[in-house]
Amino acid sequence: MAEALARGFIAGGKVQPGDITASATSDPRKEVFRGFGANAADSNQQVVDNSQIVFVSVKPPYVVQVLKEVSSSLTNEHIVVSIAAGIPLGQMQEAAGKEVRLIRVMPNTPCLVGETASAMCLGSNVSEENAAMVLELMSSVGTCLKVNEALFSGVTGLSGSGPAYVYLMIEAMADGGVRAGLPRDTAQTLAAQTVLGAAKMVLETGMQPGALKDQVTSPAGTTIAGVHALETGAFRATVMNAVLASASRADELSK
Ligand SMILES: NC(=O)C1=CN([C@@H]2O[C@H](COP(=O)(O)OP(=O)(O)OC[C@H]3O[C@@H](n4cnc5c(N)ncnc54)[C@H](OP(=O)(O)O)[C@@H]3O)[C@@H](O)[C@H]2O)C=CC1
Ligand SMILES: O=C(O)[C@@H]1CCC=N1
Repeated sequence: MAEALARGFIAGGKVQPGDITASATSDPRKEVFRGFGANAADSNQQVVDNSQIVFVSVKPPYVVQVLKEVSSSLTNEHIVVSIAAGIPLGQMQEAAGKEVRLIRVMPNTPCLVGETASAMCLGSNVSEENAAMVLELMSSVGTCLKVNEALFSGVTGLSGSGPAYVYLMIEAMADGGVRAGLPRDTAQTLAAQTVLGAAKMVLETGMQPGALKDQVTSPAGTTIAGVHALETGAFRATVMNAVLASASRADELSK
């Protein structure tokens, strides 16, 4: 995720590769960052020393440990942005052991192509200027909405994990196309472009998805036959359950 963000920020024109310093536990991972012109640090300490905005992008169980490790080097000039699922601002503040400017962001991997759906919430020490800076950065790689922290597990279940659900959908649609005789590459292109086009229709027309669905669905036509097959498999309930299962898992991670 850190790599996707860094590459996205560079492609979005907000930062130069050399502005970024990254750490990791393994040399191959550091090499990935060096590969696109970012700096690789020997320690997390060095990341903090080199940066104004520090993205904590480790797995949730390591967030507290990493914050404790760098706490003594964090100053009032730093903005610490955690992208970890499930770890609340309060837990991070406690780990830092002092007042730190903390922001939680839940991005998703399409930031790599400038199309992230992300959300952010602010810690109590964050100024409007700090928030604007991070919002500008996140907006350079897609959409970023400010939400209350209480909604963060829901955001994680929906847009944080959501690309995986959509990839399953694209894969399944393409498989259906292949089953119907289309070549794999044709099926995959048509499936992905259909998802992209439908998403743009929702965002750009502002219409309800149900109304847009009705536009495609002729009486006794082909689409309603497909929609009926999806509903026979409890499609919408299954997708809703996926969002809720991921949100519950995010809640569990905070304990
Ligand atoms: N993947 C996703 O789609 C999303 C992930 N997130 C959040 O992003 C965070 C990272 O997830 P993800 O990128 O998938 O996980 P990865 O395991 O791919 O990345 C975690 C990175 O942290 C590094 N790391 C581990 N321990 C330390 C440490 N002590 N100090 C410095 N670096 C360390 C690892 O280095 P090395 O590889 O060398 O071991 C690795 O590069 C998680 O908290 C997750 O909840 C949020 C939204 C979406
Ligand atoms: O699967 C995960 O835990 C991370 C958080 C959101 C997306 N990926």
